[in-house]
Amino acid sequence: MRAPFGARLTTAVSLRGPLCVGVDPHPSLLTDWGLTEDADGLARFADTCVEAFAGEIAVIKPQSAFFEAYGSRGIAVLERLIAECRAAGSLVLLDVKRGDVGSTMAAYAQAYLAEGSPLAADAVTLSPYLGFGSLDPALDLAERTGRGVIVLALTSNPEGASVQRARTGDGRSIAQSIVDSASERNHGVSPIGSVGLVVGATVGETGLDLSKLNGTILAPGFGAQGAGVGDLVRVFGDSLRHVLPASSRDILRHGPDAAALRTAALRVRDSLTALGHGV
Ligand SMILES: O=C(O)c1cc(=O)[nH]c(=O)n1[C@@H]1O[C@H](COP(=O)(O)O)[C@@H](O)[C@H]1O
Repeated sequence: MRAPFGARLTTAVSLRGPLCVGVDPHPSLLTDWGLTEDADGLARFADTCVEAFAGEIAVIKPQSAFFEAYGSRGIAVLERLIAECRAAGSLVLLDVKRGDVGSTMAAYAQAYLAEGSPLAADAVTLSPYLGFGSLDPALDLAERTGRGVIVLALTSNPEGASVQRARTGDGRSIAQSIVDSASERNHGVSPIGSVGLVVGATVGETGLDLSKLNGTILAPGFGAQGAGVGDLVRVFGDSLRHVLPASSRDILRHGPDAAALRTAALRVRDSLTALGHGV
């Protein structure tokens, strides 16, 4: 039985630093890397990412849509990427942003979090906007298999605010209600719980009380979407030590040379380590 995701993440960040590298094979990146825009190009892109990041970077986050776009051959590339990154010692956070009615959510949970499933990762991204409770089948299965979930709270895109900062009947923002539900799940777990949240590095003043979360805060928007180290400090303040910044294009643009990609990722990682934080 593997250790819980929260414990494994804490170890990974202490060994390899607080960075999540996104593997987002945009068609334009395949072209920039001199690859064909098909499943063969995708496979070569994935192999280069494994060579560059696997075992070096704490968390690797493949974005599923860019693989799904190539159908079954793309999914096969994703399966192999997940397996190879995990075998090399990196944690894999599969970015699928799933959220569905509870009975269907159970099927998604089986696909991404069950022991032996071909697409099982160490953690997945989930959307709670069908109600946080609809995610229970995934949270329960993740707990049973030592895996994790990262739930969207305040996303990095400007459109998210109209829903996520809206107020619930009791006056809290919807995002705060997500934070509070995640905090309940993580309560009392050491070193941290296995339910993380997404709070974009681009969101400015969060208006959130994250002090009871006891879980990781994935911060995409760092890099290509404009947020830098200064934004992390401003946005997260005292919660910074729980923040795991995520960057995709700003690192991937250094390809196709695997050594150049690794150097770029480690440079970003070191700038984050210098902030003195880590889950
Ligand atoms: O869940 C995510 O990963 C995510 C949440 C969010 O609020 N914003 C966000 O950009 N992401 C993902 O993070 C990655 C950001 O990519 P870059 O902008 O290239 O660094 C993409 O795969 C997005 O889908």
